[in-house]
Amino acid sequence: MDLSECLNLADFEERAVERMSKMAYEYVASGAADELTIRWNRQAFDAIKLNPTVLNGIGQPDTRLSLFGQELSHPILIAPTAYHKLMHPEGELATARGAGAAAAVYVVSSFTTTPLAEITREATQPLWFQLYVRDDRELTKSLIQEAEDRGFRALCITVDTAVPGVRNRQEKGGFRLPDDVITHHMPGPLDEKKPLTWKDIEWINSFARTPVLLKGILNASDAEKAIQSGASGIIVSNHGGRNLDTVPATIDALPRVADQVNQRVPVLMDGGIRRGTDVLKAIALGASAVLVGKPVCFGLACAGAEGVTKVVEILRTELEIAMILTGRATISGIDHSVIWK
Ligand SMILES: Cc1cc2nc3c(=O)[nH]c(=O)nc-3n(C[C@H](O)[C@H](O)[C@H](O)COP(=O)(O)O)c2cc1C
Ligand SMILES: CCCCC(=O)C(=O)O
Repeated sequence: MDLSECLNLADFEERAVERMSKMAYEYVASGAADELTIRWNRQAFDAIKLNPTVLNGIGQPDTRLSLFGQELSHPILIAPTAYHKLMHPEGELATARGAGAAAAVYVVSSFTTTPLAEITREATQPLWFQLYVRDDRELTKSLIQEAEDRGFRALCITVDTAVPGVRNRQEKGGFRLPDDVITHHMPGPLDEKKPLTWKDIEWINSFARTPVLLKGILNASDAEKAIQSGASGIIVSNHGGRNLDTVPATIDALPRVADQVNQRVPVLMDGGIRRGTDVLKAIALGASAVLVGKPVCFGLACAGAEGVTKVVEILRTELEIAMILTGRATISGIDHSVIWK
């Protein structure tokens, strides 16, 4: 399709609806239960106002940052999302190519429908791996080791999905994986009998060779436990509103977590990032970087790798404009004072 029609992230969703099967669209777009949290993720960003700075002399802002010793060109990461072959026939290979062209870290889902070996061959930017811990802990351990051996540079353990949420809309959409869409590294859907606990996090930390982040933390007390159990980083996330409905917007939870963590480890966030100003707000409120989920899926559905690239590039350009207009030359210069109080 003609990508010049897509000027912002909402344009991608509008066009993706027409290109995806109803089943796939409903899977991506839906949230848990009454979808209150998914709505709040957006409303909370919209309610935050920015404080501009005029005549500040900033021409081209510098979006680079260093995270876990990795040099990134910008703070916009691709969130782990499952089943990319539902969205585009080239699946995760297109996502990896698109991420490469946009200089973005791509966090590959455990539910990838392309083997890790093929994704690493296609990637030109760092890859991170998202882990679902399965009842079979030995399989889990060998999956972590495979990802490390293949050069994945960080491990994001998803901790907010002890059970998948009440996904009424997904079910009504008739969610079902076609027979030729295979999750090579996961033995079937999640239905774990042996719940993940803090002990498992300590166990993984005892042998992991890359930084371990916990994805799906929303409050200060869990953030403290994460640090105590050896996590190298925290991702404030409510799973894009897909798991427990009526938990708060992530941008509302972020400052409390950041306060508790007090710079001991990097805090990242995802949920509702749709504009460069959202990226700026998240960084101002304590995030080192952000991840983007649904818009990347829609970009992929619209135009494969090029769609993924354009989604990230739009956000990056919007972030640069927001930095200029708020007078921030660097990412580390984005502090609380960009928020209108
Ligand atoms: C279609 C879809 C699939 C997802 N699959 C996973 C997954 O496999 N593992 C995971 O940790 N999170 C998964 N997530 C959650 C995302 O990583 C992320 O937390 C969320 O999408 C961020 O919110 P946003 O979509 O508003 O950007 C998924 C989200 C979507 C929309
Ligand atoms: C329930 C796990 C499937 C992938 C996922 O995390 C999601 O659809 O949100």
